[in-house]
Amino acid sequence: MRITNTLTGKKEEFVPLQPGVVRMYVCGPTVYDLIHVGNARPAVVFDVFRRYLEYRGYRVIMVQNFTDIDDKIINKANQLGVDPKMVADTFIAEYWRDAHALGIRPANFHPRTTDFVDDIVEIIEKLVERGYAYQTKTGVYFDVRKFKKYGELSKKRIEDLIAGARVEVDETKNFPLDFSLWKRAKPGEPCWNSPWGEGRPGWHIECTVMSVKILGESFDIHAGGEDLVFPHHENEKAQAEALTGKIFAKYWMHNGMVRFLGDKMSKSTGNIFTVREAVKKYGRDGLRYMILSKHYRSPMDFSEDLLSDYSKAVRRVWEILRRYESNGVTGIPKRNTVYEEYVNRFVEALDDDFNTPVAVSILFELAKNLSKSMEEGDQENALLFYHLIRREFGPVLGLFDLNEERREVAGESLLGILIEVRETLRKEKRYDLSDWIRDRLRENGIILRDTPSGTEYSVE
Ligand SMILES: Nc1ncnc2c1ncn2[C@@H]1O[C@H](COP(=O)(O)OP(=O)(O)OP(=O)(O)O)[C@@H](O)[C@H]1O
Ligand SMILES: [Zn+2]
Repeated sequence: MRITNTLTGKKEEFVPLQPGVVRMYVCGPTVYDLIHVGNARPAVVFDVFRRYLEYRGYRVIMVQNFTDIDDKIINKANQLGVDPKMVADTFIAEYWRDAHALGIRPANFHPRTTDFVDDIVEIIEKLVERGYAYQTKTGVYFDVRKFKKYGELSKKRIEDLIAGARVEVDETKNFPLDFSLWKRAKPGEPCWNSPWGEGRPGWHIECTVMSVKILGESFDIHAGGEDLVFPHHENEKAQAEALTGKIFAKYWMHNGMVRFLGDKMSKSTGNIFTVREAVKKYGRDGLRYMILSKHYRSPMDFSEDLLSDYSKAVRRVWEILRRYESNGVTGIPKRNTVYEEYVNRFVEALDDDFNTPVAVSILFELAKNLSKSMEEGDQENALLFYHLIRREFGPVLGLFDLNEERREVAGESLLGILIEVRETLRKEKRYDLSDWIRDRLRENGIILRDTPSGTEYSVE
């Protein structure tokens, strides 16, 4: 399997540090707003990448953090007049709602920065002791000129970086590119104790600490959006390698940006289309199909029209699958040469720098073949194509996955049971309880309507 490693700029053979096991860290969201289609891209891409590694037989240990303390969270809390923790807790809960709706499997670990402050302080102390960091009135800074490989990941020379990049402004720093490890708190800001006074961690150190603590000093893959290469990942790498003297992450994978109305889709500029709206209007599979149809490293232009087209294409596949399910044969097909050929093509595509556009096109080709086999009454092939879509490749891509649907159906049948219980209660005139069920469901976005022919429901 080959993946493009941002560190070397080349497509490289993927060889994990420990045979059979892949340790992987993905930078997660700063939680002060709902996630948007841009944030959905790394979430979907690296979730599918992990599923594919598992399909290829690896055990994957995946970490995705939540940045739950940051200037943007503090600003939002001030705007709303609430505690920053309340903002973070709220948007972590909202993240789960959207991630679930989008069919993203949870990682093995979802650490939050504020749970790691003691570890962060301990590691900053070590960096200070070793001469890689220094203290000023405003906090503690990393001395980038001490770390000889600075710029290795983003392939930039220090001189060019100073000229071109957004750098943290602070007149107490020794050098413009030095970045903060610990920020002294201003009055009223949330803070923790440290040897350098009350304050909070800088953004970059949190990922270094959480990844090293959970995955070890060296691990296989560090991933995130391409907007993070500089400064975030360059800085994470500098801190970690200064600390341990070892290679931090062996492979760096970066997804291209989702653009909307010509610019990067981004919470801080407000140029966003939320995952919630996208899934509600166009369905989970439509959005997943749109994301997976582009190679993960290419930029992607988002528009509602485009998403609507992807959603329609997905619906056509569902129609074919439903047609098969209403009278097709169930069971497991023979693993014949056609089966093997499809598996080879699927694996070949994804082994080649995770080429999901080709993998997804195989799924659509299979749907077309399924439709044709049904028309021709070729049951053996129909079963084979159906099986490949729903049981073999669908679960890897998180599209048309039979098991996922079973879970959704379970939710639906539970709702049916609740409606029956409520009807019984109403017949017995126990309106307090029947109304309570209706109100609780409404709070969760499920609206019941009592009609002469029974109770119907709709989901908001
Ligand atoms: N437009 C985008 N396209 C693709 N990936 C993105 C996009 N915006 C953010 N990401 C990725 O989403 C993840 C979460 O990032 P983050 O919460 O910083 O998003 P953001 O919307 O850019 O927020 P902010 O505007 O506050 O920086 C990161 O891996 C980041 O690289
Ligand atoms: Zn990070």
